[in-house]
Amino acid sequence: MITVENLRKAYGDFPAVVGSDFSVESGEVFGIVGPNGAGKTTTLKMLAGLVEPTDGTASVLGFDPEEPEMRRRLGFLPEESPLYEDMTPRSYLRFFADLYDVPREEGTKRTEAVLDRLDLEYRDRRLGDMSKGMKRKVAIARSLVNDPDLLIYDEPASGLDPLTTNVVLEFVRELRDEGKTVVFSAHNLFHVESVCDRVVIMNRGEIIARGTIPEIRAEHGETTYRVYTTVSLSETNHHPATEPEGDQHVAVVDEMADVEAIREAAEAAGGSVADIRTDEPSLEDIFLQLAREAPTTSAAEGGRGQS
Ligand SMILES: Nc1ncnc2c1ncn2[C@@H]1O[C@H](COP(=O)(O)OP(=O)(O)OP(=O)(O)O)[C@@H](O)[C@H]1O
Repeated sequence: MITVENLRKAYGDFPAVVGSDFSVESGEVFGIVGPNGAGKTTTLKMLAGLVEPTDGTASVLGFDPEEPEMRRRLGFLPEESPLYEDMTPRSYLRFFADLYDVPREEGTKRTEAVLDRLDLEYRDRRLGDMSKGMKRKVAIARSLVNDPDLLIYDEPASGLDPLTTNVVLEFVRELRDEGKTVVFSAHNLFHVESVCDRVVIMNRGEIIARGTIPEIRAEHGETTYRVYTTVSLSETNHHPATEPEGDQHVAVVDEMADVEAIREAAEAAGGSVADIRTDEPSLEDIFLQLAREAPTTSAAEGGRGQS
């Protein structure tokens, strides 16, 4: 569906995206995640044919992103989507359906169905008088008027209240379930973790991790064990000291061998292990760790990009 090879974008001397490689399969939800300035929007705009790469190639739906036919088959949701304030959701969506030559009846059926699914009331209210969440839903509906196979959404749920965020993320899942491919960016890792089949994590223009969430966890995240004992233990060469917690004691370790050492020590002290809990790192934990470890020789310092 999408293949990207060595994709680069420099704004003047500033390398915003530094040699990205990835592919997106048909029917998956693919997330591009990273902090502000990581290069997510620039990447998505290159895929949508709105920004010309400085180097490298992208193939989208089998086309070069510059080709008009690709755009006809794509639904793009920009990060900021100013709507015509004096229009209503219905008139606005009809206007876009007309632009795509969608027959009137089909266009109306399609947009009403999407607005139903997004729970959008007040379809004849002036857009200028609507909340941010309602406007976002209208913008999402607009991305679907041409019934595209591929949707590229830039921060679809950013800045929305939790309820609207859930509606939007649930909607993305439904799009995937009906066979569409969705690529979306987020800086809120929870959005990605709950919806995406695969992700790339970007930082300072570079991809610093990739894969399914479990793969990224297995490769970059360290599982830790919280071992609860009935007796207090002091530190040895084999395990750390326990800390009091409620009426028990707890030690946090990252190897099963340490868990075993604590069990033996607890039993030797006349106690036992009461519970062992596994702490899986969240994507957020992993991301912060990777960002700390990432070399700072690239986009941030203008190291490898080309104008
Ligand atoms: N038109 C432009 N001219 C110059 N620099 C730009 C331009 N667009 C983006 N940049 C810079 O390129 C870098 C990447 O920006 P981009 O918008 O792609 O990041 P992002 O990950 O989408 O961040 P955000 O979440 O803040 O939108 C940033 O440092 C940004 O300031």
